[in-house]
Amino acid sequence: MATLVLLRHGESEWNAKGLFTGWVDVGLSPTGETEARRGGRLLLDTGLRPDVVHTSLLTRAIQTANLALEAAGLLWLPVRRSWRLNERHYGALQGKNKAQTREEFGDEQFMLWRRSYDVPPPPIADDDEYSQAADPRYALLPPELRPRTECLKDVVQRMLPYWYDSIVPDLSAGRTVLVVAHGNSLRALVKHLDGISDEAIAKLNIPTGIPLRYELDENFTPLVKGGEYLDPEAAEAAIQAVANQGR
Ligand SMILES: O=C(O)[C@@H](CO)OP(=O)(O)O
Repeated sequence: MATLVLLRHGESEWNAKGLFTGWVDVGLSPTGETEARRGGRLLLDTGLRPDVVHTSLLTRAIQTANLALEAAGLLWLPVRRSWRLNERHYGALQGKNKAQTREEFGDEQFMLWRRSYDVPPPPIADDDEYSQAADPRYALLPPELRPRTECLKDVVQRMLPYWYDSIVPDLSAGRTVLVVAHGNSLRALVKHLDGISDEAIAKLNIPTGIPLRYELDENFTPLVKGGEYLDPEAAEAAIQAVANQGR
């Protein structure tokens, strides 16, 4: 049996403003910092002690991991980072207001872009102010791997190699693993773990800053489908808030 803990970063500055974020590297809002510390305290109070941490390359996930680990007295833990855990690249929607986008394009198109499994938003232009074409953290990535937009299916495809090559070996070695990532990269991982269909995943939302614990069997299948949030009541309210964004 292995223990996996998933943590979505705390509220970001752009979550607070209602903007599509994707790969744009915004920091945590003051609320997000508080959420991250609460996430760390929940780990401590539950007696859950990760042995290793994996984060994306984005500041909001890195800050969340640092604040949570500090609150749990675990800043010394080894941490590995990968672009494969990044948020879904939101293409030309990056930097756009969610409510305005919904008004301009209608509910159906808005939900297709936001939650359909295989419809990506239009690609972002390299000279767009919110493009990552010149971002040095991706400079060594082969050009064909650097997205200009992604749907959730694309995220599953680029996230799974990291799951199999980096996270599963840690779990196999008996380590409790903490993954600090993003709404849509974690939806991709949960879809894989729980075997959620392409249709049903549209309804799944992940709240910010609340650890989600999975106990996995020897095939890395969850013993409890959906895992268990360390604060289920807070998670329920926050999940609704994510679902209602743009309304
Ligand atoms: O803007 C984003 O990058 C994501 C996560 O904050 O938003 P959504 O929940 O709409 O996919």
